[in-house]
Amino acid sequence: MKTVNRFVPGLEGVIASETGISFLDTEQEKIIIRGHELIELSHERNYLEVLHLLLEGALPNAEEKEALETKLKGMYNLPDEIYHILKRLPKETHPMDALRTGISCLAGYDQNLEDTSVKANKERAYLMMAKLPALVANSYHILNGKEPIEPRADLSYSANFLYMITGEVPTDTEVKIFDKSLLLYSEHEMPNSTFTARVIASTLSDLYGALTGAVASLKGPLHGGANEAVMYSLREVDSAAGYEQYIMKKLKNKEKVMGFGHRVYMKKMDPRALVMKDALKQLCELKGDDKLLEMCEAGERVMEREIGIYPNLDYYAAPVYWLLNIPIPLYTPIFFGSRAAGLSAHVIEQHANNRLFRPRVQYVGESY
Ligand SMILES: CC(=O)SCCNC(=O)CCNC(=O)[C@H](O)C(C)(C)COP(=O)(O)OP(=O)(O)OC[C@H]1O[C@@H](n2cnc3c(N)ncnc32)[C@H](O)[C@@H]1OP(=O)(O)O
Ligand SMILES: O=C([O-])CC(=O)C(=O)O
Repeated sequence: MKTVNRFVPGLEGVIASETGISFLDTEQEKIIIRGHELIELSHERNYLEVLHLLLEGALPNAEEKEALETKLKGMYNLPDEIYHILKRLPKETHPMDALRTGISCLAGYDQNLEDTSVKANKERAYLMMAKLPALVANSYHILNGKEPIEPRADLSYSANFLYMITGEVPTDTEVKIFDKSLLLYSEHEMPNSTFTARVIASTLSDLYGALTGAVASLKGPLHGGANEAVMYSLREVDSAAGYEQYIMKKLKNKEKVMGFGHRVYMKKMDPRALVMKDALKQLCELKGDDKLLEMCEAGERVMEREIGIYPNLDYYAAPVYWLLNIPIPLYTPIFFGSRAAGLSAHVIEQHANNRLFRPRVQYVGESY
C-alpha cells in the first residue's frame, strides 16, 4: 500500500473523489453542475429540472419534466408509522434531528436495501425527494403540537413544499423565490455533508444511511446550520447600525460571524449569495420595508472592511426565508430537503464506482 505522508488539517484543498456531478471552478468563478452553470440554471430553470439533471445527467424535456412531477406527487405521503414515531419525540427535538430520525426510519420500508445498483438507488432517491417536503414540514408541526398538513398534488412541487411549511398557499412570486433557493442549495461539489454521505456509501451502506449521516453533518453551524444562526443574529438587533455594532463586538471577541466565509470562496462572495440577495431586494420591495436588506448590506460592508470576508449562500437565504414566513428552525431542514438531490447523485456515483474510504493518520500519541 502506498501512503501519502502529508497531513492536511480539515483536508483543505485535498481531492477526495472523482466526480461528474459538480465542480466549483474558482478561476472562472463558476459553479458547474453536470456541465451547466448553476447561476444560469437559477435564472432559466426550476428546482425539479435541476433534480432531473442531477439524477439523470441531462435537463428534462417538457414531457420528462411533467412525468417527474407526476411521479413525485404519487409518492408524497409518509407512512402513518413515521408520524407515530415523530409524535413520540421530545418536543424540544430540533427539526433536523427529527428529520434524521424520519429518513433513517424510511429504510425499514425498503425491501431491497442491499441492491446498490444505479436503477435501485435512483428509485430510492426519487422516493426520498417526494417524501422530504412532508417529512421536513410535518416533523416541525408535530413537534409544535399541531397536526400534519396533507400534501397538495394540485400545487407544483415547490409550491406544495412551501404550503406545507406555512399552511398558506403561496403567491407565484413566493413560489419562484422559494424554488430558486432550493435550486441554489441543490448541489455544491464536496462540502462536509457530501463527503460524509460518500464515506458512508463507500462501505456499500445504503442511501438512507448515507443521507441520515449527511443530515447530522449539515446541522452544524459551520455548515448548513449557519442559515438559522444568521437569522437569530439578525433578530438580536433592530437596525443596520445595531447590526454593525453586533458584528464589531463579535470580531473583537474573535467570534465567527455566521453567514460569512467559505472554505472554497474565502476571499470572494459566494455567487449563490448574490442571487438570494436579489431575491431579498424583491421581497423587501414587495413588503415596502427595506430594513432587513439594509441590515444585511451593513453586515456585508463591515465584514469586507474589517476582515475582507464575504457572505455565503446562508447569509442571504436566511432573511429571504424570514420574509417568506418560514419558521427559523426549518431553515436547515429545507436546505437538506433541497441538497438531498445532490447527495443522492453522489451516493449513486459512489456506489457505481466504489472504493472504500479508509485514510491513515499522523500518530502524535505516546511513544511506543
Ligand atoms: C452553505 C454553507 O454551508 S456555507 C458555510 C456556512 N457557515 C458559516 O457561515 C459559518 C461561519 N463561517 C465559518 O466558520 C468559516 O468561514 C467556514 C467554516 C465556513 C470556512 O472556514 P475555514 O475554511 O475553516 O476557514 P477558517 O475558519 O480557518 O477561517 C480563516 C480565517 O478567517 C476567519 N473567518 C472565517 N470565517 C469567519 C467568519 N464567519 N467570521 C469571522 N471570522 C471568520 C477565521 O477566524 C480565520 O481567521 P484567522 O486566520 O485570523 O484565524
Ligand atoms: O461547499 C461548502 O463547503 C458548503 C456550502 O456552501 C454548501 O454546501 O452549499
